[in-house]
Amino acid sequence: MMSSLFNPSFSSTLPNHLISIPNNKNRCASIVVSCTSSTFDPSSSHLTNNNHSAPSPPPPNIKDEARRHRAASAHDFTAKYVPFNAGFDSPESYSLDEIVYRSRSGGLLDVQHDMEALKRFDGAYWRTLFDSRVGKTTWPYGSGVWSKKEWVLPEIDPDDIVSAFEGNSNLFWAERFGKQFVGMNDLWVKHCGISHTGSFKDLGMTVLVSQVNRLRKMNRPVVGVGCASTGDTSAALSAYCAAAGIPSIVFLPANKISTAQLIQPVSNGALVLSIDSDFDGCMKLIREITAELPIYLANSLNSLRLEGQKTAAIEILQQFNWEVPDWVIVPGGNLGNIYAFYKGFKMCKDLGLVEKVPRLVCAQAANANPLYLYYKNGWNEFKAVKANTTFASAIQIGDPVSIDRAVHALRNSEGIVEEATEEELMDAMVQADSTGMFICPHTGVALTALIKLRNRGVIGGGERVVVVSTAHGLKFAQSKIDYHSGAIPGMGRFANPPVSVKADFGSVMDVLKDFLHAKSPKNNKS
Ligand SMILES: Cc1ncc(COP(=O)(O)O)c(C=O)c1O
Ligand SMILES: N[C@@H](CCOP(=O)(O)O)C(=O)O
Repeated sequence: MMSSLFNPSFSSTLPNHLISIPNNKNRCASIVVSCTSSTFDPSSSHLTNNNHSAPSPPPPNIKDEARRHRAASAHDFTAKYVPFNAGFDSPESYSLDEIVYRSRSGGLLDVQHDMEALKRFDGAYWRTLFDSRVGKTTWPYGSGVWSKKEWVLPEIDPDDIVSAFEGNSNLFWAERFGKQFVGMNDLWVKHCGISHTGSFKDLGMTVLVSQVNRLRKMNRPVVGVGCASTGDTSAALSAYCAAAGIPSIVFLPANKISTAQLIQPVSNGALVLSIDSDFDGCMKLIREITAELPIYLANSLNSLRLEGQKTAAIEILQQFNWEVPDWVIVPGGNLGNIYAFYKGFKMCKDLGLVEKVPRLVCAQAANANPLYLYYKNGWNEFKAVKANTTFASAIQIGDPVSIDRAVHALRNSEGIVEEATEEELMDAMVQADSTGMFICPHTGVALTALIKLRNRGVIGGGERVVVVSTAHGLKFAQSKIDYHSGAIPGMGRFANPPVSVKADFGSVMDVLKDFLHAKSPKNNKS
């Protein structure tokens, strides 16, 4: 495989620039000259040249390999921005190479794909194509997002993609939690947080930062990329920007995000502004700033993000061998993700990969529940709320930018909105952890919704349910420490604090005897 790049017959079939080594123009030039004029020594797979001091060229990397195959994957799929919910004949549209976040009327935008072009291939074709790319290192398809490139950013050059091979996350069969706590045997947790920066935001950020990379190469005025964040968007933004050498700026509500989240953009070299406000205040500021300065907006107001996030829905279908689950439960804050899931499922239905869309549930913390209140009120009048402190700190959002997207997703999927109190969400998280998971409080919110819907008989015991886990539990370790150590007033029903024991045999034996007695089958029914 390696020597093929230097094979003279291969090089004669490609323009010289296609065998360049990225980021090293000098070396690239010498290779091109050498390939056509020097002696090629196939046995050693490197060039024998006249300059003995020149280092031998590095072997081709996965991007070089991707360039070789580019002609074969050429297609004419396209996508553009249109006003959200505009329909296919909208007179208002924008190229994805334009820097635009809102429609002329100030509404949300959506990325609209050329569905007629995609429909030239049937559902079986797409299923087979997507399945063929899983688990490989082929650039860029080794990523769970870019394995669906034709449905994400069809026109981007693979060379411009900034990817950590995100996605392809574990769909975990929650056997014990299902059986013990909700009487179910077909319960699954989609671990989107077991990911490069520890949350589902990687799925959207690879798309957004790749497009910024392309814009900068086109000399568009993008000096940096910025976001407001409750901790996960900022982590993903700063990591992907750092990988591409693009400056990032993050606006964080002071003292409202976890230490593990804060240290991520700090480590990745972002400009971190700790602002004396809440998320909604930071969001307002970043929108004003990005309207004034050549800083590209990375929050999910920017519909590019949702193109990456929707691939988690497609992945779930793929992981079930293209069978549609009955329910998918997603914790919601700024409300981009619930729409991204809907869009992923809907595209699969419209393009013939599956026959229906699952019912969606959006779960909110009761302390930050504007969507829940809107739903309860029959979608009559939306009112932003002042979000109160919650252990699910990443969804402490009172004025979600994607409210219209969320309502569309829920109305078109027979959706439901639920809420979780602080005690409910923490208990659910701790119970899930006790069955071998290590989830974040936001996933606790989603599990609470499941528990409530099971108790009310809305979700049946035999139904297939997927709970979306949005961040890694390690980012929220302090909330678990507080719970288990009894530091949270009124909470701790399921606490399992460490036992302090004297360093002598008898004391240790006493503790172990009590433990073994409590765990013996006749004393322990669980
Ligand atoms: C861990 C986590 N879960 C859930 C959410 C909610 O996602 P969304 O804002 O798209 O509703 C966020 C961010 O808002 C998050 O960081
Ligand atoms: N939880 C988010 C809040 C911002 O959401 P976004 O999807 O609009 O970027 C975060 O981690 O910042």
